Amino acid sequence: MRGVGFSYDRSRPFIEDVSIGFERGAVTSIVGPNGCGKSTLLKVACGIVRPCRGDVLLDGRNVRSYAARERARRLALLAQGPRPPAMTVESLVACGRFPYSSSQGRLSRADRAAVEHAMELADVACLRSCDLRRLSGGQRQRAFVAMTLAQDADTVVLDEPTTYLDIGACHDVMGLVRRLNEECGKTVVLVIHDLDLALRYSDRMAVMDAGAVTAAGTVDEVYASRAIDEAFGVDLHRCGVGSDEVYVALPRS
Ligand SMILES: Nc1ncnc2c1ncn2[C@@H]1O[C@H](COP(=O)(O)OP(=O)(O)OP(=O)(O)O)[C@@H](O)[C@H]1O
Repeated sequence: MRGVGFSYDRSRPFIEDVSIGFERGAVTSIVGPNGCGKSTLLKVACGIVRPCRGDVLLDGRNVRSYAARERARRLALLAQGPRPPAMTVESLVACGRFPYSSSQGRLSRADRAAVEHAMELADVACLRSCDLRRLSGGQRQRAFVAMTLAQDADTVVLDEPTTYLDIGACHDVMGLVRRLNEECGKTVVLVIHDLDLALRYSDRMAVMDAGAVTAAGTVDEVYASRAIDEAFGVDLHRCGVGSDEVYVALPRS
């Protein structure tokens, strides 16, 4: 994104002059207070909405210049809190294969294998025949993650993928994000509220505040910049060493 501006209401820009690159092959978390524009930034970055100024490039080309199917083969977006449709988990996950499907919409053998693989990765194979509307919030969230994985795009964009999940399931999803990155070579960009999860599982971070990106870089660079403390009005502490490190945000004294 280069010099990007976006406005919901023409009279005042909401995002102003944002320039940020999401590094290929990295897991990047975007954090920031409620309403600061994280989901909006993702929508602009994925070409869902048109910026009023600046450029958004995907693989060197304007993200909105791709045909929908072509873009969906490069970029998979799991939006925030999608409403569950009346279908089974397996049918939902199969929707992830839409960018590859024939005009009759039939699934090929490769499509079926991708659906199966995605359900296993997200641990929803045992729920395949369940109606989405009857699942818990966490089970449903995992089903939507599986649909996004079935899309098999190089870049996966997740807007709050750990919403509704208990802490064990949060670690499972973030562990899955790391495996997708390390074993499948996916570039992952996600918005997340839990600072410890963000700092623990990401390579890079971006901090947003009031429609602007106030810091971006490696986890260590962003932690050292104190931009997270400023954005949330907290004192962020890193305790422990190595894999026992934990990040704790305390109220400012
Ligand atoms: N479709 C829309 N039309 C008008 N305003 C919108 C629309 N979507 C979002 N907004 C406004 O834009 C601002 C930023 O919203 P956004 O969802 O990007 O924030 P966020 O940082 O993702 O918030 P949260 O952490 O609460 O999910 C909010 O004030 C919101 O009300």
